[in-house]
Amino acid sequence: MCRTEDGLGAVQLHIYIRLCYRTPDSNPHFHSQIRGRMDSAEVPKEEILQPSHLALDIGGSLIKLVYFSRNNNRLTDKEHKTLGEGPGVSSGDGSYTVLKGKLHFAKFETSKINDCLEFIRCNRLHLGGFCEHEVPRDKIFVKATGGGAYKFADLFNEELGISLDKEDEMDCLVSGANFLLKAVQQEAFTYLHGHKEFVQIDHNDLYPYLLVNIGSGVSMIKVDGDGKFERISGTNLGGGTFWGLGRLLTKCKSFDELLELSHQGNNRVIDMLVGDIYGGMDYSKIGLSSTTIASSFGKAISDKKELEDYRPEDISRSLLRMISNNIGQISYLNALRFGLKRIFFGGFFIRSHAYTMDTIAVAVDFWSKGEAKAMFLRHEGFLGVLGAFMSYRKESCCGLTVDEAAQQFPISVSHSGDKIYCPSNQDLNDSIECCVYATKHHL
Ligand SMILES: Nc1ncnc2c1ncn2[C@@H]1O[C@H](COP(=O)(O)OP(=O)(O)OP(=O)(O)O)[C@@H](O)[C@H]1O
Ligand SMILES: CC(C)(CO)[C@@H](O)C(=O)NCCC(=O)O
Repeated sequence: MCRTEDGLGAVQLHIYIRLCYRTPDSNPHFHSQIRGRMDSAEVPKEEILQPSHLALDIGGSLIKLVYFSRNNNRLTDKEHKTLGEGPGVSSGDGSYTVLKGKLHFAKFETSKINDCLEFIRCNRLHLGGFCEHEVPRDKIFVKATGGGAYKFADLFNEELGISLDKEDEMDCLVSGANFLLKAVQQEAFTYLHGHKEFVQIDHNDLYPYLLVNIGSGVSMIKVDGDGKFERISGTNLGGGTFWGLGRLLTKCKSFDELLELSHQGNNRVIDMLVGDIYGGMDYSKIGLSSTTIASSFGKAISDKKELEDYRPEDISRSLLRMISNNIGQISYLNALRFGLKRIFFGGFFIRSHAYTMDTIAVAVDFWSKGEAKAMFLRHEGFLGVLGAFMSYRKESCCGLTVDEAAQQFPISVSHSGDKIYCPSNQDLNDSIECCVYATKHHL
C-alpha cells in the first residue's frame, strides 16, 4: 500500500489487492470468457480489470460494507511518476493496473439483511463490474468478517451466488485500526469536556495501544504492531445492551432516536448520586463529589414510581451514562494491567456522539488521574470491514506494508466535515479517495 497527495489535498490510498474472481484451471469455460475479454482489441484494459471491490463485516447488530468505485479519469502523468517511485510499483512488466477511485462505506441493520442483499444486488457490487451472466455462480469470493460471515454464508450463496471468504474478526479490527491510524490524517481525536482535538499520530511511536471496539459486545485488544495483538478482555455490557434495554424501557423505534432522546435527558432523576446518600455532601475523603453517580438507576428503588412515570429522555441519558462509564472504567483497568497509555475506541455504539465520547473520556481521565488518554476514530464502526477489504492484499503477489507507505507519502483525507453528531446516512456520504492496484496475472 502506498499513497500520494493529489492537487486537492485528498488522500490517495493505494491498496494492492487481488482480483476477486478465482479462476481455477479446472474451469476452462470461465477462464476463456475472461481471456476472451482481455484479448479483445476494442476494450480498454482498465475496463476489464475490475478489482474485487466489496468487503463485508457482518456483526450482531450491524452489517458494514466497504466498496470501491472507480473514477472515470485516468491517472495524471504526475501521479504515474509518483507511483513509479513507490516500492514495488513500477513493475515495468505490466503486472499491475492502477485504478483510481473511492472507498465507500455503508451499513445496514443485521436484522434487515435482505436490504443489504438488495443493495449489493442493485449496485452489482458482488460482480466487480462484470455482468451476471459472465461470472459463473460459486466462483465469486468476497472477503467477509464478523460472526455473520459464518451464520449467513449460505444465504449470501443462495441469494447472490457468492462465497464469503472468511477473515478473523480480531485480525480485521486490528489491521483496519492500524491502517486508519497510519494512513489517514485527522482520523483519531480526543473529546473531553466538549472539546474535540485531532491527534497527530507518530508512526514510530504508535504501539502499544489498547483498542476497544464497542459493538453489540465489547472487545479489548492490546495492539503491539501489524498483526501483533492479543484480545486481553471484553465485556458483554456493550452497544447491544444500551440499544436493547433502551428499546424496552423507552419504546424508541431506532437507535438514533434513543441517542437523540438522551440529549434532553437528566440522569439525576433516576441515578442515585453520592449526594443523595450523603445528604448533599461530597465524600471527599475517598475522592467522591456529591454529583458522582453512586448507583446507576439507584433512585428507582426508592421512588414510588413505575416505568411510565419516568421520562424516556431521562432513562436514555441514565442508560447511556451507565454503559459508557462502565466501558471507560474497564478499558482503563485493562490499560493499567499492561501499562498502556493510549486507548482508541471504535465500534458503532459511539456513533460520534458527544455525550457518549465525553462520558468515556471522563471515565478514563478520572480513573487514570489524567495518565491515560481516550481517543476516538472517525471511521469508528468500519475498522473490521476495512481490515477485511485490506486482506485481499494478502493474496496479492505484491504487498507493501502500511508502514512503508505512510513514511513515503504525505497524507490528508477528504471527508464530510467534523460533525460530532452524525445523521444516520452520514456513513454513506463519507468516502476515502484511493487507488487500487489490480494484479493482472491472476486472470
Ligand atoms: N442504526 C443502528 N442500529 C442498531 N444499532 C446501532 C445503530 N447505530 C449504532 N448502533 C449501535 O452500534 C452497535 C453495533 O456496533 P457495531 O456495528 O460496531 O457492532 P457489531 O459488529 O454489530 O457487533 P459485534 O461485533 O458484537 O458482533 C449496536 O449494538 C448499537 O449500540
Ligand atoms: C463476541 C464478539 C467478539 C462478536 O463480535 C463481541 O460481541 C464481544 O466481544 N462480546 C463480548 C464478549 C465478552 O468478552 O464478554
